[in-house]
Amino acid sequence: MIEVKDVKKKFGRKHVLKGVSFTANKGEITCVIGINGVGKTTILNAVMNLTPLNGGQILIDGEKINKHSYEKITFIPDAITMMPSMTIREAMQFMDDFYDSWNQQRATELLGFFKLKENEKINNLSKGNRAKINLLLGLALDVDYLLMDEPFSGIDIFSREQIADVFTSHLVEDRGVIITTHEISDIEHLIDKSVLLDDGVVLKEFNTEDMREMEGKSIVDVMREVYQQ
Ligand SMILES: Nc1ncnc2c1ncn2[C@@H]1O[C@H](COP(=O)(O)OP(=O)(O)OP(=O)(O)O)[C@@H](O)[C@H]1O
Repeated sequence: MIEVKDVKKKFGRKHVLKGVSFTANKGEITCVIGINGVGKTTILNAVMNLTPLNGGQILIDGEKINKHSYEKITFIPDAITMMPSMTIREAMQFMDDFYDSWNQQRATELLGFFKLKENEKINNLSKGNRAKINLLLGLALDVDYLLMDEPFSGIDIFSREQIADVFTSHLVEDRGVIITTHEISDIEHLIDKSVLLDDGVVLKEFNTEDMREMEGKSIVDVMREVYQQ
């Protein structure tokens, strides 16, 4: 489990995170939801220990993040900034050389699933196909937790559906996934847990299915209630 506990982060005088707490479990997709600039990427950076905190702590399976944590967790940033000048094959080779946890079989499976060719240069791919490569490079690592920043942003409906299919397939299985979004409607069915963020705090954290079953509300219904107060 990833535990985000009372995390505070300032940039200069700006308090971006004012005490954010939530948990993300293995085997679930947790979605951090909020408008542009609310601090979603900052939270993912904090989980990865890529930005110093001004308070609070983050635990991964009960331990403070340390150099061994990177064997358990991967961050897939938004729009491909990784390895643009490489071909897909070179990028996969790079990952294989760099990470012990690289799973070539899964990478090949994903490549086939997305109908992409190894000799294509990442720079020349469309935005949607770059997003798929991002996903491939992350999912082919045998890690327990995967963080993805806006994996569906700017992606056409067909690519979205393909990416969504991967999330619900054996390729994700029992991993813990945290994704961020400011636009939930098309991906609502994928989300196990929602974390609604506003003005530096979590306004509400809930299990999506429980909410649907017990209160008859979708994530969008809850967002309307919470954000319009
Ligand atoms: N390195 C930095 N230096 C100064 N301010 C920063 C830095 N990184 C982020 N910020 C500010 O922190 C706030 C939160 O940024 P963040 O990127 O986490 O938001 P976000 O919710 O991911 O936004 P978006 O949906 O647009 O991706 C923004 O106001 C941003 O300008």
